Amino acid sequence: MILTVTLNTALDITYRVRSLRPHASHRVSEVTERPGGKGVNVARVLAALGHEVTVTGFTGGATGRVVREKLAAVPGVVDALVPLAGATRRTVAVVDERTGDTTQLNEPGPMVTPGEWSAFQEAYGDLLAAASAVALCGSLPPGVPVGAYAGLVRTARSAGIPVLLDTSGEPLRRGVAARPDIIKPNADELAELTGSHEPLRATQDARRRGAGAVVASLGPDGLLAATREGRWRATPPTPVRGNPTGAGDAAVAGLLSGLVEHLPWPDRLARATALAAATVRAPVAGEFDRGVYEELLARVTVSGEVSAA
Ligand SMILES: O=P(O)(O)OC[C@H]1O[C@](O)(CO)[C@@H](O)[C@H]1O
Repeated sequence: MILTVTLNTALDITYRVRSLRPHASHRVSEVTERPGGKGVNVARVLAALGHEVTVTGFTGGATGRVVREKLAAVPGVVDALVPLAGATRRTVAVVDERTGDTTQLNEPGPMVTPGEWSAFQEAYGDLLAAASAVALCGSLPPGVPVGAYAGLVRTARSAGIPVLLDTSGEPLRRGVAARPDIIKPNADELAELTGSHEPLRATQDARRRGAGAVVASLGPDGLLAATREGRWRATPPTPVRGNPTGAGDAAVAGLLSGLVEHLPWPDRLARATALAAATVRAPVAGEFDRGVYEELLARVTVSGEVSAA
């Protein structure tokens, strides 16, 4: 199975409003609640692609119970979440129906005690024994050490399991130094990591810092990848409009599924780009329509070069 780790799970709430304006009171026309946090979204897409997937991380309190109930209703996803005394956070995405723009509000998450962190690390070690690949996704909740992902990357690597890291800031910087197989930063996260706002240079710099492969998500411009085997750019067929929430997570699912299926890099990148674009197109954040995905996949362009080395 593929293992996804979400230390800061969330109940993702999406509000639709006619027009979002600061200082104004709004009537919400529609509310959607889904189990979330980046690794949970990755797992949902992997399961939809037909992969066996297990989710771990922390959940607790009343919101945690809702997350687990909703997760139990997702076919193909096994719940191996570790209980927490604190309550799982909520994230709120407000969609402006007039412009289609989304405003995201992410709570920091509950405090994790040293005992809970040790319990998680033990569970993670056990789960790795049955994993073909692992994704470490999202922010760290308070109390979890900033070097947590670096430690989890090292544990996976010593178990011989390929590991993808998708986080930001200092946890990403330290995690990269532990040499994950793949990282998937967005343009801002990559610039923060490397100090360079030039994506081509920044992806190469991030590889020098320790990442085996760097796949940068560039929003509507698709993906830019620097790997041991070569460098590629994958572009969706037409500028895709819609709600980008969860698009990066869909791209991670595409990369991971391609990795365990031993697809060549251009095919992995095409799949990841089409999944991300299909997610943006879907009316509900983080979901995608299979037909739209397949139609986009046939029209994604991947250009690049294979390294001589
Ligand atoms: O852990 P964070 O970086 O705060 O990201 C979590 C959030 O991002 C999303 O996964 C979208 O990528 C939401 O589902 C929401 O839970």
